[in-house]
Amino acid sequence: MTDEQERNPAEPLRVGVLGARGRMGLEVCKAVDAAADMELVATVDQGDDLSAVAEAGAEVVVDFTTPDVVMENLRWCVEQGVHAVVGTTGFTEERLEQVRGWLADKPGVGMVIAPNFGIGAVLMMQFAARAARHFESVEIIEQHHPRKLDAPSGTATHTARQIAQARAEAGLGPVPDATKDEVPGARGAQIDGIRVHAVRATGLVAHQEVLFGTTGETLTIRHDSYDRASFMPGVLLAVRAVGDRPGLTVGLDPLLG
Ligand SMILES: NC(=O)C1=CN([C@@H]2O[C@H](COP(=O)(O)OP(=O)(O)OC[C@H]3O[C@@H](n4cnc5c(N)ncnc54)[C@H](O)[C@@H]3O)[C@@H](O)[C@H]2O)C=CC1
Ligand SMILES: O=C(O)C1=N[C@H](C(=O)O)C[C@H](O)C1
Repeated sequence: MTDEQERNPAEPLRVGVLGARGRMGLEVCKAVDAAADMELVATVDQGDDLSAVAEAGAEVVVDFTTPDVVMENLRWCVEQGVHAVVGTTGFTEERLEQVRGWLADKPGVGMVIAPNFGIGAVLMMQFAARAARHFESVEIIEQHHPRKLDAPSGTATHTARQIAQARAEAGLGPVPDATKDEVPGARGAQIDGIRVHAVRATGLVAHQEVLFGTTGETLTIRHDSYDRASFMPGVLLAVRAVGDRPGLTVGLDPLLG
């Protein structure tokens, strides 16, 4: 179905999944299958032809692939007039601008790109941004399963940017730190001046702590995803909403109300 065609709200939403044989893709296929108002019409993984999505008449595509291939997938979706819900990481401001450019040529097509679809994770990021102006020190520790391809996580990157923005708006200077980094990496990476540490261990799924400090006290804000099912309410929310949100939506925040 193209964006010019009216959809019948009584019909289930036709959904295609990219990265369908991956850890998240498998979970999304299960969740879409179980949703009474959706129909899983196409599943695509590496080596499969994207045209299966168009042939199946998918209205919304969900992409959980890899940072290397996601831009190609999204350009194709926009060209085809298919809405997209994207969990894949690797979205720099440059990439987001590129996507906005494609969408500008296709009014009516919507895309939701979210670094984390876990409702608790979204709240953790909001709480961290809110706390940021009140604390001199802050560091982010993200923890994931060892098969994760990227570091730091998209969630940690997004959190760091939000904290940096809140600190700048509050007129806070750099986070104090007199330590000499004698072994490179010992103090983690820096994103917009915020230290981020990435831990990888078997048994973990997706976890993040934001540690704030000021005189005589610390505050730790922590979120844990113990199961990939935790991302599914957010993914389904975005699938239902994306058709009514032309253009690019970054993050799940505006959909949560
Ligand atoms: N936003 C969120 O809430 C979450 C985001 N993620 C992100 O989602 C992405 C996927 O994560 P996982 O499922 O754990 O990885 P995964 O490695 O298990 O799955 C990726 C899948 O994409 C497939 N793939 C590769 N190239 C493809 C192509 N051109 N077309 C279609 N499929 C292709 C792979 O064969 C694989 O099956 C990562 O970037 C991860 O960080 C993961 C969990 C939650
Ligand atoms: O790869 C993962 O697993 C996850 N990726 C996302 C990220 O990089 O933030 C979301 C969540 O942390 C799980």
